[in-house]
Amino acid sequence: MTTSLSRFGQHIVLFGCGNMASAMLGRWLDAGLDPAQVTAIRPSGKAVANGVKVVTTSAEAPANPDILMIGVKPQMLGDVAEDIARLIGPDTIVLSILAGVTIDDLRGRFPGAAARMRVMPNMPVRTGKGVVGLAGADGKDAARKTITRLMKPLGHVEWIDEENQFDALTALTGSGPAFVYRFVDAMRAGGERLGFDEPTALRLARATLASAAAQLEVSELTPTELAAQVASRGGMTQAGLDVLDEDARLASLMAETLRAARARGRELAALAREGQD
Ligand SMILES: NC(=O)C1=CN([C@@H]2O[C@H](COP(=O)(O)OP(=O)(O)OC[C@H]3O[C@@H](n4cnc5c(N)ncnc54)[C@H](OP(=O)(O)O)[C@@H]3O)[C@@H](O)[C@H]2O)C=CC1
Ligand SMILES: O=C(O)[C@@H]1CCC=N1
Repeated sequence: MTTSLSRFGQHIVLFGCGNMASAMLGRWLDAGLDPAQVTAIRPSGKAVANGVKVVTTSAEAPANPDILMIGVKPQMLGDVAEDIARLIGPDTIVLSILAGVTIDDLRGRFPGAAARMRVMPNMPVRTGKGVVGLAGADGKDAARKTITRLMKPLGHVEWIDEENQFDALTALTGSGPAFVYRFVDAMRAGGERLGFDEPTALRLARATLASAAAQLEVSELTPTELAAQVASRGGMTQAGLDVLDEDARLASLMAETLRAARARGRELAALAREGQD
């Protein structure tokens, strides 16, 4: 499937265009999407990208777009759902990037749409090497194909058949970059304790993460096997791994971290439902 969007030919309304939707849009434009095909609705009226029309209210946005992507916070959904519903026509595919909010919630709020899908991007999509999880499509193959094509330039795209795994996916891939950044920060702090100044420790920690990520991307080995290649028998790395692995403490910490993030998804869905009849 091509990753060029120069002939995409669908009109897109972004209902809410903050950090996440802007990152997706930035990459779509890099992939050739015509900015004249996009309208962003954001109350602040802040520009989003060259050539993309920004309006501050939904009344100024074109109705019945091919695609309407909701990019507000989940807690806001109840406040804006009526405005969104007014824009939706029978041909509109509704995409939601909202953490937690289910396809049933979307169906209840937007019964008039052609199809509804959950989309879970992560912030690195801006580089074209992000991760996007998808679920839904209401059994519409054409809609599924269109949205897969739109998401492809963002990075690794994965359809999740069991929607009940979507909050788990969100924890792993949507929130995941923040957990990795914390890990890098911890390496930076550890480096400082070993005597590096802060900028040097940060530079080395970042470069190490980037180098490991690059190898993970191309290698067929598992992370366990890659770690074993680094750790010479009786060497320095093994001494460090023994600390991380003792009582599986890093694995336990990560499992607990992901469980907490996933649990918050259900709470956000409940908050998004408030105010709904
Ligand atoms: N941040 C991330 O890494 C990820 C976030 N998400 C999801 O993306 C969504 C947005 O998160 P994020 O981009 O971080 O948040 P931001 O706060 O950056 O963006 C929220 C957007 O909603 C807009 N908004 C607020 N009120 C209204 C309104 N009444 N009408 C229209 N637009 C409105 C804001 O407008 P204005 O710009 O004018 O303030 C802003 O553009 C969330 O639902 C989150 O779950 C999903 C995956 C990853
Ligand atoms: O923190 C959040 O709720 C969103 C979902 C995944 C990343 N950011």
